[in-house]
This record gives sequence, structure tokens and C-alpha cells, in this order.
Amino acid sequence: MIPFPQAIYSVIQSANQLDLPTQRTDLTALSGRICAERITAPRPLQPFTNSAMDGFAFRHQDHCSSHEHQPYLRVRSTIAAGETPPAQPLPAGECDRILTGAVLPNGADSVIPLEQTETSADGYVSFHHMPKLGANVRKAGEDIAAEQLIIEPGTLLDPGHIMPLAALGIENLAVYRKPRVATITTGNEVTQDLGTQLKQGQIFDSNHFYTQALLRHLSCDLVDNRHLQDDKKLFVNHLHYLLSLDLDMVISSGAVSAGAEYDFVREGLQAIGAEIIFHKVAIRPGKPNLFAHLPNGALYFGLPGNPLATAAGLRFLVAAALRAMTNQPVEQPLIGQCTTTHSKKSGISRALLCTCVGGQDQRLLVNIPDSQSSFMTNPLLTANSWVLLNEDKDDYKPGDKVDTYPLLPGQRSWPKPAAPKQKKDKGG
Ligand SMILES: Nc1nc2c(c(=O)[nH]1)N[C@H]1C(S)=C(S)[C@@H](COP(=O)(O)OP(=O)(O)OC[C@H]3O[C@@H](n4cnc5c(N)ncnc54)[C@H](O)[C@@H]3O)O[C@H]1N2
Ligand code: MOO
Repeated sequence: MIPFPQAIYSVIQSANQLDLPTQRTDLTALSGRICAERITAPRPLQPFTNSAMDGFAFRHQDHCSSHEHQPYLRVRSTIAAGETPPAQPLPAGECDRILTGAVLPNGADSVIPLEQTETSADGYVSFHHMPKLGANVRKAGEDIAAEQLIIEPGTLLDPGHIMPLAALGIENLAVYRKPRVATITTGNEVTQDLGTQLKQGQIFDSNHFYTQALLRHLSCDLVDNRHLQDDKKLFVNHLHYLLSLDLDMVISSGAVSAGAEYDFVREGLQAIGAEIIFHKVAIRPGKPNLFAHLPNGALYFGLPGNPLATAAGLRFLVAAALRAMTNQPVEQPLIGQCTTTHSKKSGISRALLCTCVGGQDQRLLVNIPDSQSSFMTNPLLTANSWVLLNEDKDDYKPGDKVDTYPLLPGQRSWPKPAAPKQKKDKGG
């Protein structure tokens, strides 16, 4: 049995060897994908200096000397958004009527909103007050400077990236190809037919539906899904079939604990020449977790069948691999503080669904539920985070620090985890 942090490390090491190819993808299909290149702004944003208000563009220096004499300016022309302003610089004593988003005319540097002015019938405008220099002007590059770093490789793209990318006119990006994944659920008692009347001893295949939903959320390409009866031969045949698909990863749930003929995953994998990297990890839920390399280099995750053991394995092991395969940084926990007492079994890690709330002084308060067992599904309904209690500490009291992770991996999380402390270089 290996410690849980070592299991995660081992998974990351293996996944780092798998270089997913990249593909150029249009902006409309980028959300949810992992950026594979460093993106800098090809032009400034705003692209040109323009007005933030419907009003009048004028030259501030002509009028700033006197507060008694409010400007009284001749209106030269009107510049609407999308129009080219007059080629001649704005003469002293004149202003241009301007609309929001229109190019600021040459020579003008400030805009007064329409409602702060009076326009006379003879084409002059007077100001109610003198705005500050640069008022209501959006400068070229004020939003994003040309050449500014926009997105780093390994960034999970979300709608928040799409707005500036589109504004900069970036049509497509190189992203990692979606990881190609096959999933397997096992068990004679399990059915995927959710409409059926359950026979005695039968249960619905919740792991299948959860796994598919989560992997889809993580932008995986779900190539194959199969529910298999408890039969090693069937399993081995299916593995042979999966080897013929060009997969990056296979994830199974069930049949990895100690139940001899019913727990055929390890033996089945060995029968096809897979290399078992670890089997059994010091974590609850998920002690029977298995990780292997298939002969074609694909990663194999044998997650235990209990629903929360499958969920924890997906959250911490599979997600770590998916991140490593797409150049995303290793996830860092958010340090929270327990609000409750909690005791766990000695010498093993414990993953629990929990609720984090923001407290005073930027504290993250973590409510760890009293009882949570791996056969349950209800904690998934209300939790907003996972807490990972490490193997060195068994008894937690209010105020103790704990490592927390967002419920779904890889999302822009709030609050942001602090940057990991740099190890001091000891020289040599
Ligand atoms: N003698 C021992 N028994 C068990 C051990 C052990 O160390 N020694 N470990 C326990 C732990 S911890 C876990 S976790 C489970 C893992 O068992 P398996 O991975 O072999 O999974 P199964 O036995 O097939 O199923 C366990 C449990 O989960 C239910 N299940 C299975 N698949 C699904 C599914 N697709 N959807 C919903 N529920 C599923 C299944 O009916 C069982 O109740 O082993 C313990 N036993
Ligand atoms: O490890 Mo099992 O997943 O505790 O029930």
C-alpha cells in the first residue's frame, strides 16, 4: 500500500510522458479546452482612442485656465461609431459632436457628456462645468497593451477568455487534443437501464453516469463505454478490443478489492501484459485503487466500485493525469480552517466532500461532515469542495488547517490558492 501523495505523484509522472497532440481550434469551440500556446495581444485594445460617452470632444488645454468662462464652442461635425473623424485636427474654439465608441478626432483629448451641455440653435455648445483632462476618453491599449501576455499554455479556457480573444480578433488557438478515454463499469448487480424495475440485489449504474458527466465536463473524448458482468474472460476480451482503439486512458470502476474471482481487474490487466504501477493506496475512500500502464502506453485507472471511492479517484487521480497530459500546473490546495471536530483512521489519508464558506479575515471555513461513507451518493448533492486530510494527523479540532480543493477540478477557482512556497536552493 502506498501513501496517497505518492500515488498522485506517480500518476503525474506517467501522464507527463504522454504528450497529447495539439490542434488549431476556432474560437467558437474553445471553451473547456486547454490552451497549448502562449498568446500575446496582436494589437492594442481598445484598438484606437475613442469616446466613452455620447457628447462633445474638445481640446482641454484651450479652456482649463478659467473656471469663470465655461467653454462655448462651435460644433464642427458629428462623429458616429465606425466613422472616420475629419482629417484636420480640431481647431481651437471648436468641438465635435461624438458618439460612444467613435474615434476621438485628432487634437481632442476630453469628452463632455451630452447632458452636461446646452446646445444653441446657431450650432454652439456651452458646458455646465469643465470636465477633467482626459474625461470620458478610452485610450488605445488601455484595456490590453499590444504584445501583452494574454493566456499561458496549460490554461483551461472558459467564456472569460473568449471575450478578450474575440475583441483582439484572434480567430483560433492551438489547444491540446481532447484526451480519448474509455470507461468500464463492472458488476452482475449493476444495470445501466435506469428505467427498469430493479430485481432483488440489483442497483443502478450510478458510477457510469457520474463518470461520463464528469469526464465530459473535463473535455474528454468519450470513445467507448461498457458495462461488463463479473467475468475475467469478458474483461480480458474487452481490454484487447480497447487496445485496438487509439486511447489515452481507460477508467474502470469496481472489481479491484479482495474478492478473488469477482475482483478480476488486476489479473485481467496482467493477462494482457499491462504493467501494474500501484494497487492499494493509503486513502479512504479508495483503498483498492489501481493504476497501470497498458501495453500501448495508455493509462489505466482501476477505481473501486463504491460511488464515493469512484468520485474521489476521478477527482484526485484521474484529474491529476488529465492536467499533466495537457501541461496544466499541479493543483495546489486552498488552506482552510475546520469549523468542526473530526477524527479519522490513523495512518491513511481521507478524502471527504465538504462545504467551504468565506469567513472573516480572508479565512476559508471548512465544514467537514460527521459521517460520510463511500457507499453514499447524497454528499455530492450539497458539497461545494473536497477536503483532503493527510495521513500524519488524525484528530482535527475547530481552527485546524486543512487542504481543500474545488469540487470540480481545473475551474478558475475563487479564492485562488496561494502560490506554492519556493524551496530554498541549498546550493551544490
Ligand atoms: N475483504 C475486503 N472487502 C473489501 C475491501 C477489502 O479491502 N477487503 N475493500 C472495501 C473497499 S474500501 C471498497 S472501496 C470496495 C471496493 O470494491 P471493488 O472495487 O471490488 O468494487 P465492487 O466490489 O464491485 O463494488 C463495491 C460496491 O460498490 C457498488 N458498485 C460497484 N459498481 C457500481 C456502479 N457502477 N455504480 C454504483 N455502485 C456500484 C457495489 O454494488 C458494491 O456495493 O470493496 C470493499 N470490500
Ligand atoms: O476505500 Mo473504500 O472506497 O473506503 O470504501
